[in-house]
Amino acid sequence: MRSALVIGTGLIGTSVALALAGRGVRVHLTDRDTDRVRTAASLGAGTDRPPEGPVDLAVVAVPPAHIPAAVAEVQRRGAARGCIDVGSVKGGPRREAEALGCDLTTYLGTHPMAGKETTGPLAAGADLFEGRPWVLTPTAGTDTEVLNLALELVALCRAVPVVMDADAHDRAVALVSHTPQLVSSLVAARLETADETAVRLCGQGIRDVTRIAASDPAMWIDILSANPGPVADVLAAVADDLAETVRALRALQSADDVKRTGGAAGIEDVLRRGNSGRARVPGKHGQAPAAYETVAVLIGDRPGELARIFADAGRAGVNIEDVRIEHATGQQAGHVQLMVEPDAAPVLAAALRERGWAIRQQ
Ligand SMILES: NC(=O)c1ccc[n+]([C@@H]2O[C@H](COP(=O)([O-])OP(=O)(O)OC[C@H]3O[C@@H](n4cnc5c(N)ncnc54)[C@H](O)[C@@H]3O)[C@@H](O)[C@H]2O)c1
Ligand SMILES: O=C(O)C(=O)C[C@]1(C(=O)O)C=C[C@@H](O)C=C1
Repeated sequence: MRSALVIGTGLIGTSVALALAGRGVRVHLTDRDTDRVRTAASLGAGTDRPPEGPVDLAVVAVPPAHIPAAVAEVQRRGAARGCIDVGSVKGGPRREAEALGCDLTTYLGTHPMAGKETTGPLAAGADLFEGRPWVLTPTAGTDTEVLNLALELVALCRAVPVVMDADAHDRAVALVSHTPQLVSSLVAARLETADETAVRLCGQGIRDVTRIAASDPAMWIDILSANPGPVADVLAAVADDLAETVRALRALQSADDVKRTGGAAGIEDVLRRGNSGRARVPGKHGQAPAAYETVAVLIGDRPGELARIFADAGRAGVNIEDVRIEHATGQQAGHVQLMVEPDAAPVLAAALRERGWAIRQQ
């Protein structure tokens, strides 16, 4: 691919553009908000000048409700040989594009399974998609050249292509993305009016569960409006489990031994099912989840601390597989949790202790 046109220079569009521009593709940028185009261009994502002729591939990276019209506009102007979108929902936008008279042979719906809770070009990064699944939804009628261009784009973004039917994709993301977003928001919403004394105790558990509750409501209203049925089906099943869990907890409050035993069994059931579900979540780069060991190190809240600890781990010859930071409430310090292969954990802990780091016993 020699040239591309990215329409919508927010988080996803700018990340795609950065990856393509970094690998030698000439990228043209456009957005209805010209400030965002200027920001993306200044980050090195491409040029704000329009292409002189048709580009190889147009990438529509606007909210789902605007995708069909944007695809129709690309085709009406003859702006590209092929056109893909990167929206989080695939069935509805495709049907709307068809209703608008779009040529479905040169348009292909796609979805990178990577993102962030923050939007806009400043949150973008060329490495956002590395090792992540990127869904493509071709049909028998999809032009082979356009499918190949889309596959090339996925490869340039170092993502992993996954071919799926559009409606099957929408049911899958209802389960693995859209319902988790709502459940995260529902848990975080309990904090809205909670007492400050409770909120001060927030630890890593609630931070993990509520990270995506910081997402942009406007974007998510758009996504959920395009996939309401499948999400409602999954959430209804969650609601059934919640009702059972509440019943089990009430039974645990009972003075009756038999009821308490039943309550404990109900809670154990949900926790064990959670363990099995969690064990199925793929690990880094889509591999099976790895059993890493954590080395927790106390760091000061000062510039350069993380760089120093990573450099010391590198000197010890240890590869850090994953990392998390746990901030200590009200203190200028926190714990950085370095996840490493089990064999490497004692080596890393010893090397870091030797260099003066305080290691927390797990
Ligand atoms: N945020 C994520 O985690 C994520 C992940 C994968 C896919 N997606 C999908 O990617 C798309 C973009 O999401 P984002 O997170 O980059 O959002 P964003 O808000 O960061 O960017 C969207 C951009 O589109 C522009 N825009 C809106 N309507 C337009 C139009 N009609 N013409 C031109 N520009 C227009 C906006 O000005 C904005 O700059 C959405 O379809 C979303 O469903 C998002
Ligand atoms: O990790 C995040 O913050 C995301 O929001 C990413 C996420 C997801 O649910 O996995 C969100 C929506 C997108 O359509 C794709 C990716």
